[in-house]
Amino acid sequence: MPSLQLLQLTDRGQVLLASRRRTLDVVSGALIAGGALAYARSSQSQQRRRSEANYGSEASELATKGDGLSQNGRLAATKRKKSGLKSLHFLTAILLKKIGPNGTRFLLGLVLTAVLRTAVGHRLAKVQGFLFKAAFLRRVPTFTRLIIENLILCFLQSTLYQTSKYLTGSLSLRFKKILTDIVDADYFENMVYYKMSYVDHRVSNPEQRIASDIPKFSSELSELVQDDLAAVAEGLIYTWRLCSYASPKYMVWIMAYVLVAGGVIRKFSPAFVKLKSTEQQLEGDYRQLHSRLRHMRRVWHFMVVRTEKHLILCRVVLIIEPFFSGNLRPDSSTLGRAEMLSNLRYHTSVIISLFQSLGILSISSRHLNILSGYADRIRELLDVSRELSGIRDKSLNHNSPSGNYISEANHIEFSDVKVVTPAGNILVNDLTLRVETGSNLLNTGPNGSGKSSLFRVLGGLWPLVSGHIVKPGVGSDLNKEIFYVPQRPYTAVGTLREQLIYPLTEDQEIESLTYDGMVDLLKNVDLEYLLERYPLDKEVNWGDELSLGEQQRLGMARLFYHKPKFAILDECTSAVTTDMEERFCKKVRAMGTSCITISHRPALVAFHDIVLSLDGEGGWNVQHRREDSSFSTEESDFSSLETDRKSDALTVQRDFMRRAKSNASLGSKDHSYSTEVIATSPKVEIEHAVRTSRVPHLRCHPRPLPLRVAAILNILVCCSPWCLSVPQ
Ligand SMILES: Nc1ncnc2c1ncn2[C@@H]1O[C@H](COP(=O)(O)OP(=O)(O)OP(=O)(O)O)[C@@H](O)[C@H]1O
Repeated sequence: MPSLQLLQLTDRGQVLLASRRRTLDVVSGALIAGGALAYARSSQSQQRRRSEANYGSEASELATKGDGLSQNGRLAATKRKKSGLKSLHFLTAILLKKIGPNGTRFLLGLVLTAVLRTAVGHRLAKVQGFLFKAAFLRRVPTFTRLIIENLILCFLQSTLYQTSKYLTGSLSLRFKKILTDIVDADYFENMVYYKMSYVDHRVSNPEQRIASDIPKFSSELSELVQDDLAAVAEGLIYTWRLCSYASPKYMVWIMAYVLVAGGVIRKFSPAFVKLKSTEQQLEGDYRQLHSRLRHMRRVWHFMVVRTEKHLILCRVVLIIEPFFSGNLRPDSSTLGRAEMLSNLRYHTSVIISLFQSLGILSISSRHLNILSGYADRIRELLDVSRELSGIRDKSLNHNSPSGNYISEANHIEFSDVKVVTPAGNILVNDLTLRVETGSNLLNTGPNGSGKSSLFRVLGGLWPLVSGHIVKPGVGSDLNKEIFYVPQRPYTAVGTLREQLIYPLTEDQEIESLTYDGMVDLLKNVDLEYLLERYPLDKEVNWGDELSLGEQQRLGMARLFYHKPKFAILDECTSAVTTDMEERFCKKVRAMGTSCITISHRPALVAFHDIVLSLDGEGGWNVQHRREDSSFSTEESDFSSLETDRKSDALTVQRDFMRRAKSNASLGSKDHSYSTEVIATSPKVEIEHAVRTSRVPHLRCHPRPLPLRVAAILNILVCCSPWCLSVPQ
């Protein structure tokens, strides 16, 4: 009986190999054909399961709609799969293009480690066969040498394994960086992140796709590359080895086994692609439902494992077959038996490695499908981001057939502008309004009437569906000319200095903010004590450590740093003291910034010369203050009272005007804001007076004793808690 391990070295082995070359060609052809057949079968069965799963939940609907619909479902599933593969192709093309020298090195490193691992694995199989033979023949020196070689090979194998893991991880990181950079470039451009989540609802959970889908796609792809490279290398070398000593019939059996076992496993496997995409969806939406899905997967996994256990028996039969069929039958000599033992060990390693590599290759299609699911979600995100980041450019097109566009000027002007929510509700109809530099606009109206939304359109967050807007700073950074101060300003984790220059970052600053500059900015809003409390380089989560009022003051301080032409103050002083509010308004005016204030406080009318009132149903009213402090009015259908909302809006507007008129009649054009606030405060002293009037006062002149006792009793009764709690 020949020694399999030395087959290629002996004359007989070489003759045997030459005679089997044709067989090798045939078997390679069979392998390729078998692989293609397995892939086609897997595609078909995946497709069938997908369409079944899609329609399983709608079984009752299906029953009524009949076969036509199920055919449509299959078509849709096929389309989805095709689009998934197209997306995968699209992303891999991008990755290959941008992989760079480092990525190429990682890829080449993976190829090299795959070849070396196979070579070392093969040598190890040989050595272990020889070990058995040496032990059987009791050749101690040979055995010792082989044990040492075995140890070295094991060490090499584990080093190569770790190296390939490291290279796979590095490649995955490279893929992740490339994809994240591409997605971020569009996602953070032109406020796409806002538009995608709040305006355009085509992409669900965009941030989950960036933070979770991209890393998973990158690691799955790099692992697939590594596994397949190793499987191809092992598959080739072990097929070649097997062909050198086994009959073609034997190879056909092995291929048949791989196909049948693969088919059985696939049949009992769940639809991983669908489960994966559902898992991603649920991860973003409902954690509770996701845990139920995991439970389902465990059940399926158990079934698959049980099936595989039965198939192992077939594997054992296949391994020992050549020893029964004649090629590897032992002769009765001691050497013959030792050869047999050695051959059995080696042959087992060859078969197991071959099975493993063929198995990995046969389930590659499943991995590809899972990858396609991720790729589809990432590509959708990329496409929508790209489209949305171009919206502003489109709206800047002066020749737009719809006639709505935004153009550059030194003032802000709305001409026939419609404000429409992403859900399609009209909030403001054909608004026409001009705010010159230096004048101040107060925007008021009931809750949800569209006060903030008007400025979402101005800022380009919501699309301009009709009309024309003129504003400063078109095409440049929005914050430079028109600065938005919200009710709850965003406070990034960082230093105090970073909070003051936000949204600029240190590398974007044109003029660096000095310590003295910081002191001045903070003094404007009475926050200079923060400089003592926090060292300059301390990174703080300001949102957690400051009160809402302090956060609002910090937001106001930013305004003095940026010095914009227009400041949109969206209820930004709601949590600060009235004194602070007054000083802030005065300082902003003194700085030469025009305020566009969104507020419910009628007292603020004193600081503005235009009042825009919205009713939330499309109606609007603009009042301009004249020289004599009276107001002239322009309006749409604001006063045609039909609904409670309009009446609510009119009440707010009348209140504003009443206070404006009373100020004018007092002749206090430049009156104190505090006086205004006190004038608008509820008259608590009246109630107090009513209550105290019930308590009789002691008179100064002495009265007769019985009368004094009666008076004291009266006081005691009236001051008792019971008496005080009786409603007036
Ligand atoms: N992303 C969105 N998708 C759909 N509708 C929205 C969206 N954002 C806001 N809306 C709706 O637009 C309407 C106007 O909202 P807006 O924030 O402009 O109100 P507001 O007048 O500023 O209210 P408040 O005084 O309460 O601040 C509301 O009814 C709101 O539900």
